[in-house]
Amino acid sequence: MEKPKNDLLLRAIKKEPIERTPIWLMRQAGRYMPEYRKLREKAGKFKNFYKNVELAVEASILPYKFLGVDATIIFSDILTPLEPMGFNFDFKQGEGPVFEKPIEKPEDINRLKPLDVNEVSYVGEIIKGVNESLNRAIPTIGFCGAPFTLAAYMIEGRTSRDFKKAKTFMYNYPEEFKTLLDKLADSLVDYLYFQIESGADAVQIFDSWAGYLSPDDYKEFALPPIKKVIKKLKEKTNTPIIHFTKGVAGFLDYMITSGADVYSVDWMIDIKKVKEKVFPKSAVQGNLDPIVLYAEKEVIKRKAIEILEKWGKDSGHIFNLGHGLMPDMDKEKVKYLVKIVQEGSRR
Ligand SMILES: Cc1c2[nH]c(c1CCC(=O)O)Cc1[nH]c(c(CCC(=O)O)c1C)Cc1[nH]c(c(CCC(=O)O)c1C)Cc1[nH]c(c(C)c1CCC(=O)O)C2
Repeated sequence: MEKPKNDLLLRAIKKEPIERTPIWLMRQAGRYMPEYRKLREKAGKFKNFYKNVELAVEASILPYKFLGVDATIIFSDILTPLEPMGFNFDFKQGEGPVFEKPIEKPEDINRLKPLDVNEVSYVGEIIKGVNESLNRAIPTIGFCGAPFTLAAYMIEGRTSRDFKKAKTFMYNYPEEFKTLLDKLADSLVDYLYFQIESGADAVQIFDSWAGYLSPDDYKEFALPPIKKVIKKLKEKTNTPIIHFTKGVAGFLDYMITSGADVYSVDWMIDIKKVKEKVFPKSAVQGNLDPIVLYAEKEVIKRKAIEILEKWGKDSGHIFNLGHGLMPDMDKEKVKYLVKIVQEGSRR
């Protein structure tokens, strides 16, 4: 496949020279944009939205059109592959995902089927559609949830403040929990590879809830299945892999053994420290506190420049938030951040 015209993101990952720091934002295809909300209304339910290739392609490319970001993340969700794997869910207004039949006891793990990628063919179509409609202007990022984060949803049944049920299950049935993680890992290899074959230039693994684990538990449970996914993908392709963990400060030393090309970190750790540990072997993505975007423009500018200065002029940094944009953020401020980073990082 033809390489993207703006390939700053891919060069940053390879630590090759860059004219400026690339930027994209987690949850950039979302409700803070009125244009997104219009598409969402057209689609009705969120599920009908991400399964509608035409609308999902539109949603994916909105951030490029309105913010001028340096990469597109496809519009989908980390839970998408779980439905054909036997775990159905719905997105409830104001609540997020709710599973029909969460895992309650170890036998329930047997209900998990391996993913048949033909059942998520729409995800591949979305990637192809994005590449076509942007005429390869910028790289396209595919993604999946990490095994621990997905398992946490499947047991908890919904988003949680403390993941009490999921972690209790993990403590009571550690071996069965590991089996679940391992099964998920095998299907995620197929899922990410399918996205890469469909035209994704990079893939990101979201471990949004691993930060609820102690360092020992992270090392024992969350890390091995991610290592497996990365190792197996690396046997098939050299497409870059970005590994995001929310709440990584306590176990950064473990996370950075996953084998990813890029480590994406939240704001609760100094990017300078992360750089010292991983660069130049790996690249780093992050790490602005998303809440900064609610502050005045001068603050946004200062905080963004601080991160750029901490990293310095080396390649290898992808600017992003430490977690996703929120629905009530001001689109103009988001756009301002993109501009500040693109202008303020010129080499
Ligand atoms: C944990 C998680 C989920 N989904 C995702 C994660 C990992 C990242 C993170 O930690 O935030 C990942 C995700 N979800 C979505 C994307 C699309 C691409 C992007 O713009 O980043 C991505 C990469 C769209 C979405 N996924 C969801 C929306 C909102 C749907 C809507 O009402 O329009 C979007 C745009 C729904 C969703 N999906 C999920 C939740 C908890 C919710 C409801 C909470 C919320 O409303 O924000 C699970």
